[in-house]
Parts: sequence; C-alpha cells; structure tokens
Amino acid sequence: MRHRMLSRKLLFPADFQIPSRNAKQKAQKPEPELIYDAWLASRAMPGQTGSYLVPGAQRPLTLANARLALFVAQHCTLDFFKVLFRLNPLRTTLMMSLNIVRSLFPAFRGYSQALIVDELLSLIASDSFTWSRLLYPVSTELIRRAIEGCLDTFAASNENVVLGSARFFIEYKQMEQRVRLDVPTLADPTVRALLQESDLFARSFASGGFGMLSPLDFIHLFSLMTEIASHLFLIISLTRGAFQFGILFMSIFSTLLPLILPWFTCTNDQAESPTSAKEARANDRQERLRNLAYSDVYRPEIALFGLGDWILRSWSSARKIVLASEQPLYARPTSIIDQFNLMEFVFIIQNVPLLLLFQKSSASLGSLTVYRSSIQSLMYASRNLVTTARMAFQGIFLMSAYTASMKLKPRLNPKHEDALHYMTVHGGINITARNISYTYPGSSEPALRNISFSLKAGETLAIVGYNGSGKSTLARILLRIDDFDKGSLLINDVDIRRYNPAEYHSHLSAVFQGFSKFSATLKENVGLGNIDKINYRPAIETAVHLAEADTLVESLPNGLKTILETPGFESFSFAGSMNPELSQRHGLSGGEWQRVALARAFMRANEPGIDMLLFDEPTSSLDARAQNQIFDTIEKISKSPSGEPKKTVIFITHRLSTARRADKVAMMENGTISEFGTHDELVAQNGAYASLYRASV
Ligand SMILES: Nc1ncnc2c1ncn2[C@@H]1O[C@H](COP(=O)(O)OP(=O)(O)OP(=O)(O)O)[C@@H](O)[C@H]1O
Repeated sequence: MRHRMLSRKLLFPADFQIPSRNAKQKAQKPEPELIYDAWLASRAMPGQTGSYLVPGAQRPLTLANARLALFVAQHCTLDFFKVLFRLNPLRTTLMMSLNIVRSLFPAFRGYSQALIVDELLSLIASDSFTWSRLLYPVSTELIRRAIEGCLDTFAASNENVVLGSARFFIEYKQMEQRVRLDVPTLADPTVRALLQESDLFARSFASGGFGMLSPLDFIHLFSLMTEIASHLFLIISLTRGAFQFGILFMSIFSTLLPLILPWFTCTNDQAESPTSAKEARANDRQERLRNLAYSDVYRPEIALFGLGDWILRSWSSARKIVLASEQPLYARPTSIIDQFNLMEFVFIIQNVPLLLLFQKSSASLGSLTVYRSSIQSLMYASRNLVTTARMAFQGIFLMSAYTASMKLKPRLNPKHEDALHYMTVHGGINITARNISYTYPGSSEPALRNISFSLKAGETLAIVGYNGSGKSTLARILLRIDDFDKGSLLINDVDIRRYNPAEYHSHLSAVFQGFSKFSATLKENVGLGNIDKINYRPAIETAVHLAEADTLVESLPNGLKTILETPGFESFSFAGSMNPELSQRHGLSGGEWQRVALARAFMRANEPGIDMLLFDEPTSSLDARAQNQIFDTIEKISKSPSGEPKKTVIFITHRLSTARRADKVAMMENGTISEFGTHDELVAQNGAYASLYRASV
C-alpha cells in the first residue's frame, strides 16, 4: 500500500512559485516552503524516509500533519475561497448565512414541541379536554415546520448551485492543466500522485452537499459547533435539578429510533442517470473526451495535433449538459409529508407516554421534551462533527494537491526569455543532431547514445534497425514529444528547446507506432488530424482516399459515422448505453486501423504549413501492394508536381525494400546510428545494413 518516490528537487526544478519569505524566518521555522512541499510531507509514512501513502489515503491525525494542515490553510484556503466566492458571490453568502440560521433550528424546534406538550398536559390535568385549545400551538408548529421545510429546500438547492459551479470550475481547471502538460511531466510518478489527489478533490464537490469530503466542510463545522453549543446550553440548564434516569433512558431510546428505522424502509438512492438521448450523448461524449485528456496513450497525438483546446471546448459543452441534467436527491420535488417530516411527528406522539409518566414531576414536561430532543440532536451533531472534521482534515490536503497541481508547468516549454518562434526554411525542415543521448526515467541503460546526423530540408530519411535499437525514441525526440539528456538538436538551425512545442507541432504530421484508436466515429478518428476541418466532409474524404481507405468506409454500416470499437476502452457505463445508436460499435482489423491512422496524418500532411512528415512503421500491417501505394502517396504529398521537395519525410521501417525509396538511410544498433548514407552507399559498405537488407529480400 505504498510506494517510493524520488526527491522533490530532482522532480521539480523551479516549477513552483515559491512564496517569498525572508531568510531569518526560514532559519527559525523548518516549515514547508511551498504548498507542494506540505502536500508531499503529509503523504510521508511516519518513521519511513522516502515512503509515501498511496494517493487518496487518509492522512493520520498527527501533530506534524496538523501543522501541515495549518500551513495549507494559511497559504491557500483563503485564496481558494475567494476564487469560489467570485463564481457566485450572492449565492455563496446566502449559503453561509443559511447554514448558520439552520443550525439554530433544532433549538426552536425543541421550544415549539415543549409548548405543545405543556398545553396537552394542562388540558389533561384540567379534566375538560377540548381540541380547540390544542389548535393554536399545533398550527403554530405546523407553520414553523412548513417554513423550516421551505427554507431547507431552498438552502439545499442554493447549495447545489454553489457546489455545482465550484465543481465545474475545478474540473475545468483540471482539464485545462491536463491537456497543457506534456509527456515528460506526466511521466513523473509524483506528478501522477498529485493529479490523482487533485481529481479526488474535484470529485468531492459532487452533489450531495455538506458532509461530503470538501473544503466547504469548514462552514459546516462552524454551524455544527454552533448547534452543539446551543444544545449543551439547554441540557445543562435543564438538568440542574434532580437527575431523572428514566427520562434519560427514554431519550436515548427515542434518539436511536430514527437511526434504526431507515434500515426497515426502502431508500430512494438511485444512481444519477441521464434521461434524454441528448443527455446520454453528452455523457458519452464528456467521458470520451475526459478519457482523451487523461490517457497517456493519446498524449503524443494530442500534443502533435494541438488538440488541447478542442478537447477542452468540447468537454466543457458536454459537461455543462450533464451537470444540468444531474438532479441531486434533495433538490427533487418532495411530497408534503416529507416536507413536514413525518418522523418527527412520530416523536411528538412518543412524548405522550413521557407526558403521562412524568405528570406528577415537579419539572415542566415541556422542559423535559426539550431535554430529550436536545440529547438527540446533540448525538447527531457530535457524530456529524467527528465525521466532518475528519473529512475536512483530509480535504485540506486534497485542496493542497489541487493548488500545487495548478502550478505545474510543462517541462518542454522553453523559459520565456529563451523562447523563439518557429523558423521556416524553404522545402521542409533541416535537422542537425549532435551527440544526442537519452535514458528513460527509471531505466539504467540509455535508449539513445551519441546520435549524430544531419538532414537537409526536403530530404527523405529511412530509419531502420533491430527491435529496441531506439528508432521510436529518436522519432519522439525529433517530434519534441520527449526531451533528451545530452547533446543538441537543431531544427532549421535553431535549438529545438527554444521552440514552443505547440508551435513546432503545428508544422508536423505523424503516425506513431502505437497510434491512438479513439473510441469515436471513423469521421472523428480521421478528422482529429486537422481539428479545423473535422466537420468538413470533403477534407475527410480526401484523407480517407489518400490512405486508400475508401473501401473500408463503404464496408462499414454507417460509413464515416460508424463508431469504432476501441479495445480496452471501458472506462464508463451509463444509462444511455441502452440506446442502440450509441452502443453500436464496429471493430477494425490491425491493417484497417493503420489506414485510419494514416488518413488522420494525411488530414494535415497536405496543408502548406506542414514541413515534416514522420511515420513510425506506417505500413507494418499492410500488404505489399498497399504499402507501395501509401509510399507513393507520401512522395506525392512531399513533393511539388515538378518534383521539387516541399516537406521533409522521415519513416521508420522494418521492410528494407521501402528504405530504398529514401534519400538517406540511418541504420540503428543498440541506441546509436551505426551507419548513415544512401541505400547504395550502405549496401556497398557491406555492414549491418547490407546484411539486414540481404536477409529481407
Ligand atoms: N517508456 C519507456 N520507458 C523505459 N524504457 C523504454 C521506454 N520506451 C522504450 N524503452 C526502451 O528504450 C529502448 C528503445 O526503444 P524503442 O521503442 O525506441 O526501440 P525501437 O527501435 O523503436 O524498437 P521496435 O523496432 O521494436 O519498435 C528499448 O530498450 C526499450 O525497452
């Protein structure tokens, strides 16, 4: 139930905004510098250096954790509340005020019940029972209950709106951050844990109101304490005289009754389910987009095709529909019996035996009723207080995870002062790699060692080599999906690290070896390659045609609108899945998926701004005829009709017959380029490439 992590210094080189603090203070107080530090420290396993609790685990209530919680409360709670307050100032103020007002209700309730009991007692004692005398206190009680019920309903629905908008805001911010972060940042285990806890924080805003794990529990804590204080005051003043054991016993029994009764009644706890087809579709869509944003599988393509904004926009509109459709239990229309709270009337009836039993007592029976109801409320409130305090304690650390995660910066982004705009050159891009080395985090062996080569703009390069020799790793570095440890990489004579990755990506198109299979329609799977044209059918049809996938589209039940079955995508289930339109999915073969991925790359490959096309084993699942056609297409796209090069092309292949088509060939062995030159030159060298080539033909 735990795992080890690397030190913060190693993981976060100046990624967080450090709150200013003078040196003297630092020397006096060994307290965390950053919210991130406090969050990480709270996850430390006591007495076990370097070991951390799993994400989401309840923090033990230790003195050290209490100090950390205080630090977080001091440094981010107020700012966080300010942000939430600005979302809905009026409603939030109303929510806080109503909570305080509602905490005083139980005391009023007890007083009103006492009036009824006293009236009943005096009626029985007078030997002339008339209903009319009871009418006044009973109707007053009914009116009080009606007002209390209305206020409760209003407060609950208001609270729902406040929590709903807070939840949307938090989720939006998280999505925004997710689509912004790059592969190296997300590969970090500490970042993953941080984001996981931040997710938990967002989920704590789920409808259900107070009592859920949420920083808003602090408001609840305050109102609970007010309530407890008022009950304590009542009980102490009422039991000042002789202690009545019988009353105490009956009080406890009637207190336990409402806790036992729900076990015998049916709950109306239905899972939130979207009802209309529109809501079901929105639910489907928001889950798919969330999966896109959160899954590492899609990360490279999201970065390369600049899909972040589009995902965020689309998720946001679908999410709004889903949130609007979610009706929390307490916001649903309730029956008049519910409004008047039948259970509490049962307890008023239960007061009758009490009344008869203590008729001769010197204390007023009304006072005894107040006493009983105070005991009961005290028990409820105390139990709630413990639960809520525990949740608030955990909630504060989850809030720190959220706050710290918002300050994460994508590691591939250049510093502001180093950043340069992408430099365009004629005919594609030129590449100069010098002694590039790279070791994956956690690996002992480098995946790339001293890679050096250069490629002129418009040239075609084939990268070949044995399995695991580093071809895909080199491709990811050239595409600026991953960084490298040593050496330099110049793109159009500029250090690649000075380009903003998003801007650089807007000049590239690629098919990755492990390309994404989106759980979406064929049209979307292709259209995502050029998000601006996702709804432009002619562009999609052209891309499909270039990938030789026309026959595939014709064979599918709904053509381009067919939803493709994605293996391993089972992250959600919802009522809408009963809708045949949504549930009808179609599987594809490996070669068919490869054509879809090629069509996606061709969606943008043809655009004038695209300077480099990179294909990592684009035709590995295609037959020889299809393979040749695809390479003809790539050649057509990358050259003008007169044969002048327009785009640089790099492809990785295990089929050496296709490597002949390239201007240059890079033979990779054990993480390095062992041979580099034209096909003919390498064959003439009679080295590793020549023997691999001879073996493959
Ligand atoms: N995410 C990763 N974490 C750690 N090591 C990795 C990771 N990805 C790849 N490697 C390792 O890096 C080395 C190079 O892998 P790479 O995928 O670049 O090889 P390749 O030449 O493309 O192989 P193939 O021909 O099988 O596709 C391999 O030893 C591989 O195990």
